[in-house]
Formats: sequence, structure tokens, C-alpha cells
Amino acid sequence: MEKQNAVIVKNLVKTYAHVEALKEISLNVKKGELFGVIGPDGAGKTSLFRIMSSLLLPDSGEVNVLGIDVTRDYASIRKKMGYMPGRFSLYLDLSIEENINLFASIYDTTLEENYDNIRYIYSQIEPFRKRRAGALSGGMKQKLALCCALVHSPEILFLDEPTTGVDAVSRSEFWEILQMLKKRGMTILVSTPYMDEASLCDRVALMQDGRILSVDTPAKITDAYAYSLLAIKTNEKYNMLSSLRMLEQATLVYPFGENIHVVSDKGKLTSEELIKYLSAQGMENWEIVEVAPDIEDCFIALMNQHVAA
Ligand SMILES: Nc1ncnc2c1ncn2[C@@H]1O[C@H](COP(=O)(O)OP(=O)(O)OP(=O)(O)O)[C@@H](O)[C@H]1O
Repeated sequence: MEKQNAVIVKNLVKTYAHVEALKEISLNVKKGELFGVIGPDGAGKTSLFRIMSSLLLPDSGEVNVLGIDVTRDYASIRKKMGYMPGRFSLYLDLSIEENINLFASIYDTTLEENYDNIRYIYSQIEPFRKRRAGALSGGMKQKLALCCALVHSPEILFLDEPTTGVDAVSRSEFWEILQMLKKRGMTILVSTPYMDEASLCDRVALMQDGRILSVDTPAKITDAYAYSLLAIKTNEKYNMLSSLRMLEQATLVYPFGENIHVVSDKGKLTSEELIKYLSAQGMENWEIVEVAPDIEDCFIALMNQHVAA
């Protein structure tokens, strides 16, 4: 049986003064899904999350969360959702325990009443419960903010860039917590600028400049890559980039980790032709390496298609 939608967003538009932050955004998220919204700074993620969480009104469009029209009935949806804003919403002068109790009191509940719901996360910071939030590491603040968002036992979580600026270990611990919450049936929407987090989601929306470029499972997005991708390993990155950018058959050339990626229309540039070109250019000490496109390659190609359109 087809899973029910937890979130339905239709033709959402949001404008600030002269900035069109959201340009007719539409998407559906299923109950129990871990759904990622991935995009660079300014893509419109925060605007979208604030509107879905009933904290901001759109200019036009529809937002339905758990069967509730959030633009009309924000009081009902707030009881059922947890929201973690991009910049932590913690009270830095209050202790861990006081922060959680404060958030609990807003929903007329207590930490004790909901202890079981947040035990897995809270137990990791409980030894420091008397410590001021301002004196916590980024990773601990992130766990505390998640406890605050979960303390009233919501059915759905909106997490806006929860891992931005947090160290790699804390990031990976945080994703483990999200997987655990998903297993318990929670619907989770999470935004992130980190492409490597895409593979941890059931489905992702790639977002740029107020638009969604693609929505699918990470595997289907990479399977749909419509170009030919060659990667070159070299110590002479700068010269290599300049040289490749003059190659007519290359649609896109960009540094990617240790390599340089060369994108061309299918059948337009073979590795033999690339070898010939680089040899003719007098380039030395490089090799072509086999790579499969990842989400970031797909994103770059989609952005380029959009700019070219
Ligand atoms: N209150 C505001 N007034 C004017 N422009 C705004 C306001 N809030 C956001 N914007 C602009 O709207 C666009 C989308 O911003 P938004 O914060 O939604 O994107 P984002 O993907 O969350 O990026 P970031 O990670 O930088 O917050 C950006 O161009 C931003 O500068």
C-alpha cells in the first residue's frame, strides 16, 4: 500500500523585498521518510523550513503537514511538530536541564514525562546536565537542541541545517540518531549544504536559487546522470584546469577532491580523445581515473542545465 503523505507543498512562493527566495516550490514527503533538502547558502532552505513549520507565511501556495493546513491552523501543527532552527535556539545562560524543561513547559509537559522518548539522546548529555548551554561544544549543543525539539513527542521533525559548522564525528553521530528516530517511525525533514549527507536520506530534493532541481532517491538521481564523466588526477591542478577549460567538447570542468572532473555530452569526448588533447597541450604527470558520478556531480550538472536554459 502506498504510504500516506506527511507533507504536501504546492506552488510555494516567498519574496523578501526584491529577493524571490522560493519560486513555486512543490514537494511531497511520505510518513516515516527521512527527507533531505540539499542546497548551497541562499538556496531558500531556511525559508522553506520556516514556512513548513508555520513560523513564516508564504506569499502564495499551499502547505499541508499531517493533514493540517499550516498557514491557517498553526496552533494544531505546532503540537505535532518539532523544529530545530539553523542557528541554535538555545538559552545559553541556562543549563542543559533548564533548557529542556523550558521547551517542555511551552508544551505543558516535563522532561520526566517524556524521558523515554529522548532517553537515547539525552543520556549522552545528561552527565553535564548542570552545565550552561553556552559552555557546551557544538556537537553537544546540537544534541541538546534536538532534545528540546523532541521533548513534546512530536510526530514530525523539521531540522534546518543541524550539522552546519559541527565537527565530522558529531555530524556522523547526529545522522545515527536520525536513523534511530526514523526506525521509531518519525518523519524527518532535514536541510543541509553538505552533499555527502544526501546518501543518508531516503529521498532528497536538490535546491538552488529558490527552485527544486530534482527530487528522488540518491541512487536514482545518480543513475539519471545524463553525461559522460572523466576524472583526471594531477599535481598541476591550476594548469590542467586552464587547459581543459579550452577543450571545446567539455561542457563543464571543475576541481573535485583530489581530481578534476570533465563533463561532456554522451559520446562527445572519449578518454582516448582526452589523452590526445592533453598530450598535444604538453601536459605531463597526469592520469585518467575511473569514477562514477556522485550527488555533487549531479547537482553541478543540474545547476548548469538550469543556467543554460
Ligand atoms: N528576512 C530576509 N530579508 C531579505 N532577504 C532574505 C531574508 N531572509 C532570506 N533572504 C534571502 O532569501 C534567499 C533565501 O534565503 P534562505 O535563508 O531561505 O536560504 P538558505 O538556503 O537557508 O540559505 P542560508 O543557509 O544562507 O540560510 C537568500 O537570497 C537570502 O538572502
